[in-house]
Amino acid sequence: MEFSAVLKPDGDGVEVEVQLPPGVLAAVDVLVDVLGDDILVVQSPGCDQPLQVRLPVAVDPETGRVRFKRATGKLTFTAAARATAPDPPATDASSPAAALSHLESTPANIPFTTSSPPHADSLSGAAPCTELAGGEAPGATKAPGTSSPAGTTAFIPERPTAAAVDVVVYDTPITPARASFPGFSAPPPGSGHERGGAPAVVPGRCDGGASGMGLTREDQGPLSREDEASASKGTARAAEDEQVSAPAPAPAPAPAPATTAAAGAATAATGAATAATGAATAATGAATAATGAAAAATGAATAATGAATAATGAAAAATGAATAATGAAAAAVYPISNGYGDGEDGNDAKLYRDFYCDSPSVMLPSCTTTLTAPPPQIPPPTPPPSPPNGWCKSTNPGGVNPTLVQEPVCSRSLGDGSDNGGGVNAARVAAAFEPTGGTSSRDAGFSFTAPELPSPAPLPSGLPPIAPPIDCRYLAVANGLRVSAHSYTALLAEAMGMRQRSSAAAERRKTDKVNEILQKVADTLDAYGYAVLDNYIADAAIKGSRAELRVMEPHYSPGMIWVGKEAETGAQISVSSVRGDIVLWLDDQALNATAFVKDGVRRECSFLQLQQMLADVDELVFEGLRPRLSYLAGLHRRSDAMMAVYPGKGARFAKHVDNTTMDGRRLTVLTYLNPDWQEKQGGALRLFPIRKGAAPVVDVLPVAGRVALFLSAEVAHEVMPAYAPRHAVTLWYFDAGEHAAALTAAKVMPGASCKPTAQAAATALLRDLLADEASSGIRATPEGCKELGTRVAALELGAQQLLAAVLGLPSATSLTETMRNLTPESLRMRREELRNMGLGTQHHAPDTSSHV
Ligand SMILES: O=C(O)CCC(=O)C(=O)O
Ligand SMILES: [Fe+2]
Repeated sequence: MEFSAVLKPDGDGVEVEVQLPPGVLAAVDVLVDVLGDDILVVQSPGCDQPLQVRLPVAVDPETGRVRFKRATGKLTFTAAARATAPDPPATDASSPAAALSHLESTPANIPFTTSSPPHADSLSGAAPCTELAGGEAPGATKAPGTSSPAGTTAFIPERPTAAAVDVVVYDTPITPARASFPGFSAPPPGSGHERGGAPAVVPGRCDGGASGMGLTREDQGPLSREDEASASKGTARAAEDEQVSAPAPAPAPAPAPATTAAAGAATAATGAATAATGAATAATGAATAATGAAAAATGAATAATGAATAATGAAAAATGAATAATGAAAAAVYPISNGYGDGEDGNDAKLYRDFYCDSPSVMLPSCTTTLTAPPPQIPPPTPPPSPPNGWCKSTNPGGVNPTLVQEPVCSRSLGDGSDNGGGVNAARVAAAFEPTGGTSSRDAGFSFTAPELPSPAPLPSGLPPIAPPIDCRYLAVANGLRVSAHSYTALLAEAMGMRQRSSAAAERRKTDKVNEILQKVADTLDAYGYAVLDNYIADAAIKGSRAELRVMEPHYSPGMIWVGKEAETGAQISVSSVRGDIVLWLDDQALNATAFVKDGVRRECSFLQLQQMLADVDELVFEGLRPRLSYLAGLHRRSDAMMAVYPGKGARFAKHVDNTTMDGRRLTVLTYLNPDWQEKQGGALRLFPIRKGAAPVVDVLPVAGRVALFLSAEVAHEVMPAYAPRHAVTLWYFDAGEHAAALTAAKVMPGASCKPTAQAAATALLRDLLADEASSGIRATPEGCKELGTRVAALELGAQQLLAAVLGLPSATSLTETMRNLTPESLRMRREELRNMGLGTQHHAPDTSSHV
């Protein structure tokens, strides 16, 4: 086996290509795991060549990615090389060296070939980075012992690196294809999973097979011709997959290879049987993940013992291990995670194909994107002066409008008025479960009056006008590792001696790097009022979440504009010209639901991937940012998660500020779920930062894995018209003090309830008020004003109270008074103000500005 290694510039990694022996590549699938920092396991489940590749200690899992080029039979992976000295050779049992020797001493001499790795020195040197496109440039230095296939790109290292490459590739015996990893199956709905637990698993494929992935063709993005060809191959293999992914009863003991000593085989079989028992136990006790886990762990451990006892038959040990893995899999275990924050379920086929196969998009996006400021086409609106009658106050000095305390307004139209954190409360969710109930849809995302902004700090000098996006792939990997560390497979691997803990130094480096990135995010948010994080969510998690959400599509309902004075009170209206998305609110109860019912139709659901993603975002905010920014020190909880889909066709969300009334929301966090998003599809989040010295308009495309953060009370923003379905998750994080004050204010309001009829009447009037005059709107003429006055006077009291609250008037009486005295000019002015606030009909040409 041969390989070559080249160091990439910018410390971006070492690229290693491993030349596999001919003939071993047939029907190979690749799964990858970075175990600790040290061992990269490349598995080919059910196929020919499971490999374990040991990485040097200093390798950063950030770039521990693997490509598998079927066509050429090359395995390429990239691992970061460090400029620092490597850890001293580890001598303890947990070191990679120990792991290596363990593997080397595996009985029966698993055949392996170790090519002479390029020595660290061979990759070091002070030569500047030089890209050698298509071969070697004059003066290129090439590491001795490496071979760079023609046409590849080679680099000369810029600086010394002691870690460099230290690769050993093991060739394990070819394991019968399906015997190794049968029985991957989806966990029974509602079986309960710890975080990082085990969703459905179907081994990822390099051949485009997406069967059993829960992804529609549409989700997989456009196929190249090559893709198409391989996709059809994938279809051909779907039948096999069916078998493979059928729920496994107790898996059959592994067939003992002829070469295996009987004792070893028997012991391995015992291990397998025990694993099977574990699996059965797990299956039976699937309702409690803990039981399953325990059983699986027992099975794994016993299998490990079995494997160890099978000292005379490596193949038997391998079989035992595989069978143990099967046992674990039957307990809803994914076999090997890819270390990219996910890779744990069967929805990853395309991810694997994209990232690890011979695809142009094979390299993870390396955050070369830059934020660009489109021409400032839309100047920040200048609030018009308040008219004498005070209708629709545009400023709100006290934050919470004092009138709210004096005057009853509608409580939420659904729910019980209790603290729901700005999201869905239990009653709403319960409604969503009822046959006739729709999913709750309430937007805490829009408020009617202009904010009284604190004067923001100017941008510190020396910073660019646009906050550079921060590549958070490392964090995604760290998240993934954390998850995989809890996986049954990891337990199994540990039991098998294949998983080693990172050295203390490696752990320290990991922590340092995580801290460094988090600090960068905090500094950026602090300086600009917003931050853009790239690759924070792994693609697999994105795709998995999308797949989980697909079943919920019938439960989405039009996004509402929350026009009350408080996030907790007020009215909602749906005006698609203002807000064209459909939304689904998910609280914890919903996220743990096993099925939703609507119109008598029951839909099974599971949100494991989504939960994981939300947990990762929570961790970013609560653990990464809160301790670093005094402004966020009081964050105590977040809203329920709002899934939003802009269906395309120009759907948008007009410019607005999320928290204009001190409702408690301090940080808005958006996670985008749109693989392969193109600039021409529009849908950018347009930010209007207000820091002096900062670009006044910034567009952020909603690309998959990207997380945008901004201060809820400071940064006006809009969603530009989207011309393809655009998926996002919005979370709002609340400041404890501000939130409590807002809730108290809302709760002390007398008679804070409102009949649906009143809400409907108020909404209808608002709609007419906002509608284009030329159509059904109320005309700004004396007659129009008179009509408006009459209509308002005729409204039921509740509707008047609601409108008064929405429009910033102290009472129903003052509303009717104001309306009676309305002049065409003041009507025009108010309407204009409403439009400036983002309400009303607006026509947008497709966006032509530049994007991230
Ligand atoms: O999806 C986005 O990018 C922004 C959505 C938004 O502004 C909101 O829901 O309040
Ligand atoms: Fe918003």
